[in-house]
Amino acid sequence: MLDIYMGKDIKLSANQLKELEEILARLQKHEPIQYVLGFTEFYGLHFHVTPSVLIPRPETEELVSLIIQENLGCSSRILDIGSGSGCIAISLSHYLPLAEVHSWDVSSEALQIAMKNNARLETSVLFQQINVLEYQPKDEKFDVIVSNPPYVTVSEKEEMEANVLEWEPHLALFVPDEDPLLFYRRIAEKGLQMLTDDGKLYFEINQAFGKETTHLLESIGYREVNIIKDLSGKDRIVKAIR
Ligand SMILES: C[S@@+](CC[C@H](N)C(=O)[O-])C[C@H]1O[C@@H](n2cnc3c(N)ncnc32)[C@H](O)[C@@H]1O
Repeated sequence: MLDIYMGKDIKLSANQLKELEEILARLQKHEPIQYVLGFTEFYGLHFHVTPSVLIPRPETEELVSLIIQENLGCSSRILDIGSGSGCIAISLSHYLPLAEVHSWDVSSEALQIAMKNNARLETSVLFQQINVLEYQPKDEKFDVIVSNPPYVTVSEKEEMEANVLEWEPHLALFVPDEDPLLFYRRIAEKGLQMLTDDGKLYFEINQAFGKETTHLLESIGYREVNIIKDLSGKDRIVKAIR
């Protein structure tokens, strides 16, 4: 570091120079630094990420933090819907070692990354390829269901930066304008069958739909429905009890 401050030349080999040029070319095309590095940090853990998975966001760390605080020491069965990199499920498995954590995603590419992270971080999440929109609940019950589903409406595309729009998987991001609560409704309806009595439902939400999501859950029959704001003061989490 001192050499840089003192203006001394750093000699790079031909290979290092080539590597540096390739990295710069990727960054110039707005590729997120996390994909270039192949890693990101989430809740104190290192996650491998590629353009097949959403880059985990700090708001999602707040969701994970809440679930950990409220379920410490419990041997709960937890289901995470929409695995992505596995950040939610793997963090819960790591910090709630007594819990049995399941996680579903429709994308086989995302699941490959999530399973790699599960092996690297030595957690024991049970991943499955399931399309939650088509899933018919069976007999199995969960104490906690958590989901950070796709929640950006197509019309919000215009406000998005190129690094997100051109690089992150659209399957992870977008819902139709005409049905922005699609995933919340389907998961909540199935949750009535899949959650134990007093089971907890946690959703990360689009800040624009806090009230609508609350009304939806109350109308389906959930109780103690609460909105929790994120650190920027935006409606970000909805929690409900079956
Ligand atoms: C917003 S990302 C969340 C990823 C990760 N949990 C996180 O917080 O970073 C939503 C995830 O839901 C998955 N997904 C989209 N449609 C789905 C469906 N019908 N059934 C199951 N998963 C789906 C996407 O592939 C994506 O990985």
